[in-house]
Amino acid sequence: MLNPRSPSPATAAPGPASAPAPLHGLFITGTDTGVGKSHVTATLLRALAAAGWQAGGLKPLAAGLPPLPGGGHGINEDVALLAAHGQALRDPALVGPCGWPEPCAPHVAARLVGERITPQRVMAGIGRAWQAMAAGGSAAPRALLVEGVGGFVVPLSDDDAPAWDTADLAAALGLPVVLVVGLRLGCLSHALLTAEAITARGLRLAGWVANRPLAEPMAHEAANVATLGHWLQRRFGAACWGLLPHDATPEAPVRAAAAIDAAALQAALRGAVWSGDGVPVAAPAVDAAAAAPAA
Ligand SMILES: Nc1ncnc2c1ncn2[C@@H]1O[C@H](COP(=O)(O)OP(=O)(O)OP(=O)(O)O)[C@@H](O)[C@H]1O
Ligand SMILES: C[C@H](N)[C@H](N)CCCCCC(=O)O
Ligand SMILES: [Mg+2]
Repeated sequence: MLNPRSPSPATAAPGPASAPAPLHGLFITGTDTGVGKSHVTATLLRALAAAGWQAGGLKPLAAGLPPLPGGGHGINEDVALLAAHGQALRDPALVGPCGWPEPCAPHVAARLVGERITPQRVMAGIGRAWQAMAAGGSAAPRALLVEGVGGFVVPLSDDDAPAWDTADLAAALGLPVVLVVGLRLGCLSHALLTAEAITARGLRLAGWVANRPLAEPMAHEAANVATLGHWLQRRFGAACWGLLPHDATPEAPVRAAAAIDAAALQAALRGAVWSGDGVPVAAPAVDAAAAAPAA
């Protein structure tokens, strides 16, 4: 059983100067892997910093660790990106608590090194990041942006010990969801299917961001974005928070932050207070009891 931590419906305005501000959160998903969830999350972190928030990024599950020349593995690139752009959470061990070397489906990557992905282990990692963010004494509003892995429903096991997926993880956190739409042919159906799945898990689609991961814009981009805007608003009440240009430079998230509707982003966060109920206090970094027997 995961630790449910539903956001309370509190108003969540920044508190008085003497009181630590509450922690707010959003879950970032995408229409697929490689559509720009990390790029957009980094951009949202920059947009929040520009608006006076203390913001950090979290990648609870990371598949793909670069091999180091001398042996061992380095930091996952999503984790490095979120740590670089999230001013309030810089330690890669907190930003990316669970990682596996192979860049593939996470439960496969875990199994390749004799591990299982258990809810206890993942929630413990999230709990450590939550505590690090919540412990800050600043009265500035604080936000933790949680990046999913792949699309919205990625299996985290392939048996019943336990049977769970990334949508279960999002549901357990109970945070409003932001959908990153990678602008390429096929994104209309992928976006609407994802929005349906988010709603089916009892979560709210807070907003969506159109992103151009490809150097060449998709054909009829404006018509596609307008169509998505219409359907996502009409069926899910979700507005587009911006269209991010293709920009492969390291400063892209800083530059692109201006393209984000900061008012909509902040409004979504203010309604998403992430209470500490159920956050594990001193959980192990590795759930050894759940490690799969070596094959
Ligand atoms: N707007 C953009 N301009 C230029 N490059 C981009 C843009 N968005 C994404 N990319 C690039 O596309 C690739 C995939 O983006 P990103 O890693 O953010 O995807 P993702 O959805 O987070 O993938 P994953 O499922 O692996 O987490 C990366 O190399 C990234 O730098
Ligand atoms: C390795 C890659 N970049 C992602 N981190 C993992 C994507 C998993 C996708 C699983 C799937 O839906 O097939
Ligand atoms: Mg990513």
